[in-house]
Amino acid sequence: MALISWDSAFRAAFATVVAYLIHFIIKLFRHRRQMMGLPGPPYHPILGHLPVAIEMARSLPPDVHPHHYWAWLKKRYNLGPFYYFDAWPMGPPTLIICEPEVADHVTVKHNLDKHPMVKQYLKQHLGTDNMAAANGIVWKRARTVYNPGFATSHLMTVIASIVDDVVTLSEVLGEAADSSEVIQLETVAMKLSFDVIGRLVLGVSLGSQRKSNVLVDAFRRQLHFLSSSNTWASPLAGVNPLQQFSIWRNARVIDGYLGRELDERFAKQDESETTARPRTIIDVALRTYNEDRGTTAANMRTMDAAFRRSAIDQIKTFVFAGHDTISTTISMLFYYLSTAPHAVSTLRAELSTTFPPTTAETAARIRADPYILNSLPYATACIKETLRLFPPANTVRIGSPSVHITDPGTGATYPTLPRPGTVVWPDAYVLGRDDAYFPRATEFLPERWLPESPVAQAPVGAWRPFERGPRNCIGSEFGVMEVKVVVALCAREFEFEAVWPEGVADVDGERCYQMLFGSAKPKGGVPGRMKRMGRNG
Ligand code: HEM
Repeated sequence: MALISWDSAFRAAFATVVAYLIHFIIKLFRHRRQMMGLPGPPYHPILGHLPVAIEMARSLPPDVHPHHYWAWLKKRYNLGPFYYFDAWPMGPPTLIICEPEVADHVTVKHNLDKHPMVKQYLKQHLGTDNMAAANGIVWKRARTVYNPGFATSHLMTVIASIVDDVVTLSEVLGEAADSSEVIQLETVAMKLSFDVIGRLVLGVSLGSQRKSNVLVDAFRRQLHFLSSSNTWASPLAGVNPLQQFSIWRNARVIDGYLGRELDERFAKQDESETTARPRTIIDVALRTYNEDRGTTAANMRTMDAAFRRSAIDQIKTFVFAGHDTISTTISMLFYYLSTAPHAVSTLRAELSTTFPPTTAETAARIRADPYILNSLPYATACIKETLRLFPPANTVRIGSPSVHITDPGTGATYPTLPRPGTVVWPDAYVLGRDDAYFPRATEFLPERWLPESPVAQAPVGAWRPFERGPRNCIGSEFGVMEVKVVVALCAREFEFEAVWPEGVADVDGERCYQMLFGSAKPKGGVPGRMKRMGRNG
């Protein structure tokens, strides 16, 4: 009896495996047939782009950000304005766009939805309602609620407190310069950007540049799990129980901290405050809550749980999106300046004609008139140039059956959703390094952004580090302003010198290549020494 049962069980298991294999083979042939003939690298009728993927993996360091994959493929196979890459079943098929008008077609004209992979990647860290991954009405509502928190007039009121944090940064850099120790500039900048985002979002000083802070520490631990975890690059990382436990524990600390801040602010508010101008992103959230629910005595006593959950998710999203990208930009800006002496002297000349000589006086000047930050064309050009060469973030959309793209050269039309789940990836990195749009593309040449540029100006949509269209970065203005304050207070006093460990890998000669770490982070954290400069050169 037992033998018959085992035999039946074996037959059933065998039949299941065979059925699964047949299903897989049918799916594979259908998949390859639909992807075949689309623009891209050489396509194998059965393996698709898997052989190309192997060649690519052998040519690049293992930890590179996908930006490097897309740039490598374009160069290796001399690809056109867009191309498809299909390594299924290792990952979803991807449509990479490297032409400004085609990129605008999918983000500005059609505003394709965020790919579900974004939510998959971020939900454990930022919650399911997070604005960066949400679509449809959830996204629209969140964007409408929080947009006023990022209006210029509001941001200018936050500048004075940002200046305090950047003064602390200049002291930290001064100590590093005096000790001549090798620092990871990105880590130093990250602490600053946490403190600054704390001011904008919570209205408090997190003080992480000088001492440890429970929120910042939990966020930083959490970031380690965003390196390649939960991505198609390491699908098994998502099921590691120890990792899952750590993520859960960090999320509890972060949610607890932000929840307490929210509750405290909620408890302190009275009716007069609800109509006052919101001062922080938390205030913006509470004002919306009060407007929606009405400020009756009962509503003022307890906060609706769903609202509280969603507000915490958005606040986490702002802290996450608002510290990481900026610390990368600050550290890479100092790095690029260290490679371009002409840019340093022009920048310092601009700062010296705009501001008084000392850091303290400059800080006072910005506090008194934050709008002076709008009178720094060369500093702005340096920031734009840094973001062109090193865009720290990107958008990942999903194709739609009703949206097609047209090759501007041939007029041929192609689908954005040749197969279910196709990723649509307008690539700011590939665009930013294309000589056709940015002559002398690998050079750090801030002059290209000035009216008297020595090279042809790029078409508007070629520069898209904040993406474009209705879902562009909500914090772009704030981000640029923060970096400008850093430049104004630190770029005359300090210069950076990169110091690399022996035998460090590079991509196209660049040792600060982009690696995936939540966003695109510079490999090695930009290691080097700070040096003090005389104020006049
Ligand atoms: C140099 C600094 C920054 C860069 C390069 C950057 C870049 C980006 C990019 C490329 C996107 C994706 C847009 C899309 O998917 O179409 C994005 C979205 C977003 N960013 Fe930023 N960002 C920066 C700073 C900030 C700051 C300071 C904040 C908040 C304080 C922020 C909050 C967000 C949010 C909430 C989204 C999602 C917007 C939406 O889906 O509607 N970012 N950012």
